This record gives sequence, C-alpha cells and structure tokens, in this order.
Amino acid sequence: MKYVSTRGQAPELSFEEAMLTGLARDGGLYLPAEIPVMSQDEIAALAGLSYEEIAFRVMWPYVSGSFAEDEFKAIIARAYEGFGHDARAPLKQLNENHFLLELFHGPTLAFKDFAMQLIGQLFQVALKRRGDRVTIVGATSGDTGSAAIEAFRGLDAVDVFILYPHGRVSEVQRRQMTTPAHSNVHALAVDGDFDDCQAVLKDMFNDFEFRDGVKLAGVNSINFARVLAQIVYYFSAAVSLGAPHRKISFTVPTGNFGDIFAGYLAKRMGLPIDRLVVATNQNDILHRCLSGEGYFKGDTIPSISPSMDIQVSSNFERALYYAYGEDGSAVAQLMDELGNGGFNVSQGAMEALRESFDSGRVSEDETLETIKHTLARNVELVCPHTAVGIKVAEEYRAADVPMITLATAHPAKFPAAVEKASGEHPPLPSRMSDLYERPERVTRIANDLGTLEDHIRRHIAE
Ligand SMILES: Cc1ncc(COP(=O)(O)O)c(C=O)c1O
Ligand SMILES: N[C@@H](CCOP(=O)(O)O)C(=O)O
Repeated sequence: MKYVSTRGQAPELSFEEAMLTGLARDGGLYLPAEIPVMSQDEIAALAGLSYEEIAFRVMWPYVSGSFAEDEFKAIIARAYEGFGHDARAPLKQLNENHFLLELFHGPTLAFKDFAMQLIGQLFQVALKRRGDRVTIVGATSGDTGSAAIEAFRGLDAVDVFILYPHGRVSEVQRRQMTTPAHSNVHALAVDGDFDDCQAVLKDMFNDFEFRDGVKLAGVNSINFARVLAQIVYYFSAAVSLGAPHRKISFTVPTGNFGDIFAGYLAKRMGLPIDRLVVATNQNDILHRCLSGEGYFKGDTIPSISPSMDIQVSSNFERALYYAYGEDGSAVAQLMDELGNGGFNVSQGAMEALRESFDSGRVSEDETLETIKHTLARNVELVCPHTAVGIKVAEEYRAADVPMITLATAHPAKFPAAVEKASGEHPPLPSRMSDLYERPERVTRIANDLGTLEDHIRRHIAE
C-alpha cells in the first residue's frame, strides 16, 4: 500500500515511512492511495472474534508491506494487553436503540489510547529495525498529550514534547502530562489555545531545517496510523449489533475530526454505516460548515468539554480531499484560503460530505443537563464530551437503525464539570489515586516558533 498527500505534491510513501514522517512535506496529510474494501462475508466473519483479531483483519491491508504478519499480531497484542476491560471497547445500552461505545478503558482513560498504544509499539519496532531515534512533538487539548506520554515514556529512541494550551485543560489531564518523571518526557504549557499549539506544530514540520535536524515525528492525527487504529472499533461495535446484515449509525463528539474520519473510512471499507453524526460543543466550525455556512475560523471559546475546543479541524482536510474527488491542488488552494480566515465549500463537495455526515451543536447548559439525565436514567456518569455526543445522537436517532455514540473519555478526567452537573464526584481508578500528590514538571513557554524550536533543540536527550 502506498500513501499519498492530500495536497498532491509530496512523495508517495510506504505505511512505515508515512507513520514516521507525520505531516507530508507539501503541508498535507497522508492517506492510503486506495481504500481497501472488505466483502460482506469478511465483515460477517468478524462476529465473535476478539478485539485484537478484528484489529488485525481490519488494519492488515494498510500495513502489510511494512510489517510481517506475526510481527503485527504481536504488536496488536502488546498494545491492548493493558486495557482495563476484556472487550477493550464494550457497548452499553442507553435506551431502546441507542448505545454507548466505551472507549475509555485504556491507560489514560480516553479513546486516544486505542491508537497511541498501538503507535508506541509500531514506532519501537520500526525504530529498532532502522537503528534510529526521533523527536516526537505533539499538540494537545488534553487527551492526545497524556496518551502519547504514556505510550512513549522511558523509551531510549524517542524524546516526546507535548504542547498544551496553558490553563485550558482539566486538572487531571494536566497532571497526567506533568507528573511522569521520565527524562524523555517534556510537557510544555503554551500561552494560547489548542489551535495555536497545532498551528505552531505544523510550522515546525514546514521548517525543513528544524524538522530534519531533530528528526521530527508526529503522533497527532496528522499521523495516518492514529486514524487507522480508530477504524477498528467502528467494525467491532457495528458487528456486535448485527452488521453487515443491518445498518448502524454513529455519533461522534468531534474536534479535530480524526475519530469521525476513521468512521468514514470504515464506511468506505464496506461497513454499512448509515449516518455519521458530528457532535460539536460551542466551538462549532464543523457544524456551521456542514450546515452550508462555509468553513470560517472563529475564536476558540473555552468550554466544559475542553478536548473539543478546536476551531481548525486538522482532519477535515482529509474529508475535503475525498469530497473534491481526490484533487490535491483543490485542497491546497482551500488550505491557502484557510490561512486568510476560511473558505466556502463548492456545491458538489457539500453534496459529497452530506452523503455521509450530519451534524449538531450542543450548548454548555445542554451538556450539563445531558450528564444529569444520563445518570438519572440509571445508565452511568458520562464525561462532558460524551454528553455532547449523546445529546446530538438523540436528535438523529431513527427507529429502525441502531445509533452508537462514542464515549470518548472517562468522567473522572473532568470531575469539576461532572460534579457540577450530577452532584456526584467521579473517582479516578485506584492505580491513579495518588495523581494529585505526584510532583509536577512543566515549562511555561511562549507561543513562538523560534522559542519552541530552540527549547526542543536544547532539551533533546538531555
Ligand atoms: C475526550 C475527547 N472527545 C472527543 C474528542 C474529539 O476527537 P477528534 O479530535 O478526533 O474529533 C477529543 C479530542 O480529540 C477528546 O479528547
Ligand atoms: N482533542 C485532542 C486534540 C488533538 O487531536 P489529534 O487527534 O490530532 O491528536 C486532544 O485531546 O489533544
């Protein structure tokens, strides 16, 4: 399998090269040159298999030229062995035909662990084989950073620098990033919002002297391997509810569009997904765009679902690539216009997007109400991001098609909002119960490319 850039001007790469490269050298994002398709029989045969077996069958066509079959199976086994639930991604029934897909049983209590634990293993194998080391720099609104640190802490072949917006992540998220004592982990509290962190990260990738000098690698959903790992749970969930013999819809709490884009790929691979519903908080650029108002940046407003406080949704570029008929130059032009504030989507591309995606926006009060009601219905405490998803899913739920809402994080990562809504304090799992006593280590830093690059150069393999 070869990988191509959404902007059409970067070299084609193998899976391993694309994984270690991160952002394409033309500023675009890598995608498989062709989306592999599974037959209805192959999908039906996933029923009853373990999560690991499903993961292998779904991902193998994407990685097969880069890893040996047994090697990849062993990588998958190591990635998910530390999860706190045998099913890895269990389904819980919310009401008659609405289900929650619990994606928070990994080590850092958010869906990011599904991809990051796998990438950690893939990087280790690939770097060992090459005798190489890399500098990972990641931007986070809270969950990607903690998952990346957990996956890469203590590894000799990797330094990991995580940029998070100062004061705009939950206390649990911050402590997950600032308390690991390993010398290869560097938490950087940047003055700005998540969009600033993501923009400066992309600037680092586009500064080739820096990029090549430090051997920059990325573990944001810039990296296609992140998206790939997230395709798996769409299959495992849909099959357990009767796919491919019936259609299933998904609602996805959305910020950077990586998770829902994985659902789009699952659909293109043959999974009978009816609707993919984008659920946003008050940072609603995607909802505005899918409602026909164009893709125009607004100011990022802090919310009680901080991981989705995003106005420039990196992976939307990948959806636009397909909506514009895989025309890299059209995508490159749109991204130039985004640099000046935004762009209108052509009628043909809007129709293509609407074939798969619906959307909804949820206010802060509605998020709190949904947390309260979900608990009152004896279901469970949900995190604010999941509540955003549940609220939108209820609008789109159809009588004849089961709806699955992705429960993207554990409520204990956002105790203040959850307690305000429900009156209940969500406890951290016992293995994390001393999180508040562990010493923190963090550098407060300006949102400035030169300052950040200088800091990273000075702190590599200290
Ligand atoms: C808990 C949680 N929910 C939802 C999202 C949104 O996911 P995505 O950025 O893939 O759209 C994030 C951030 O990625 C998150 O951390
Ligand atoms: N919500 C994310 C934002 C980064 O998204 P990514 O999927 O590109 O890593 C976070 O929690 O950091």
